[in-house]
Amino acid sequence: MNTSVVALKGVTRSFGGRSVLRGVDWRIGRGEVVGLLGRNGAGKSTLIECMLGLRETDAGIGGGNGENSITLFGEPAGDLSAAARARIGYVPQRSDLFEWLTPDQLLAYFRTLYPRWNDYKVENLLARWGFDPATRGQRIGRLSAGQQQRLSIIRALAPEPDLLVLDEPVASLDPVGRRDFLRELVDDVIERGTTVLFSTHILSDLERIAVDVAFLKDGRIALQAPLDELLEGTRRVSGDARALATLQLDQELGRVRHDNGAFSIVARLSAQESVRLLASPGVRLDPVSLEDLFEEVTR
Ligand SMILES: Nc1ncnc2c1ncn2[C@@H]1O[C@H](COP(=O)(O)OP(=O)(O)OP(=O)(O)O)[C@@H](O)[C@H]1O
Repeated sequence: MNTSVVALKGVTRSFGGRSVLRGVDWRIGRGEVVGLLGRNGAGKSTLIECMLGLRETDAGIGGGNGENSITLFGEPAGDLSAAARARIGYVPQRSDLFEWLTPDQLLAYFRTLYPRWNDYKVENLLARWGFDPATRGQRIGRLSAGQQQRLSIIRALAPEPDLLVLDEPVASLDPVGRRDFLRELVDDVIERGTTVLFSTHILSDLERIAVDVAFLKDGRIALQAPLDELLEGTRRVSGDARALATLQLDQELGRVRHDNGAFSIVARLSAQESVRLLASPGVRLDPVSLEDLFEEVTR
């Protein structure tokens, strides 16, 4: 059975009368790796922070009860046990490291707070990610944004969390750093069955790892599916304008009217629909990229 590590029901959050989350229903199962996508300001950070009980929802910390609820490992997010808390690793969008400490001091401090701490992993990552003795002894406030982000990731991975939540973890990383990070993430998932949720704007990274993608749009999870399945089953349908104008597809994701009056429709197609469309004169089916999908779903 695939038990939910994260479960949200009817989660809402407004700022000054403006609704950002509008009743988010969402489940993330054990061992799933989910990339959370959405345009700037869609509410990804708000959703992540509400989910972790770090920010109030309209119903309070942890989403309230009954109709509006958030649970992590089956416990209410607003009232998590210390044991459940220790199972969660979080890398926020903005560095929350104590800037006056050195990396070594910071890691030594956090080591005391967790029941589990993988020293081998920490040393290995520090060495691989460019933390030489001088860098390890320097004040964190003086490190570059990318070095701070790497340290934040190492700190989150060290206690071997069962749920890892990362808010744009690679935004400040160079391409090599991003690749190393993704490799580490994949290894962790394979070795330990870690459940991972991360938000990102770098779509090419998602295409390199087997993930589910979830799109946040208009305050709800508009679509979630395994990325390969989504790309495999989605097509841009174009061609004869009259034929397409009246075309009804079960899972239309977006429809664009071009300057010349022609249409193109992006839709998830069943096998029967594909066969039917391919047999229609003047209709073309083309594959779409994740970028196309992002544009259509979040339009
Ligand atoms: N404390 C706050 N007060 C008022 N509005 C806020 C506050 N925090 C967030 N918002 C608003 O909520 C919306 C969602 O913000 P959020 O940071 O969650 O988006 P995001 O999807 O993470 O964006 P990005 O991709 O740019 O990081 C934005 O319009 C933002 O201005």
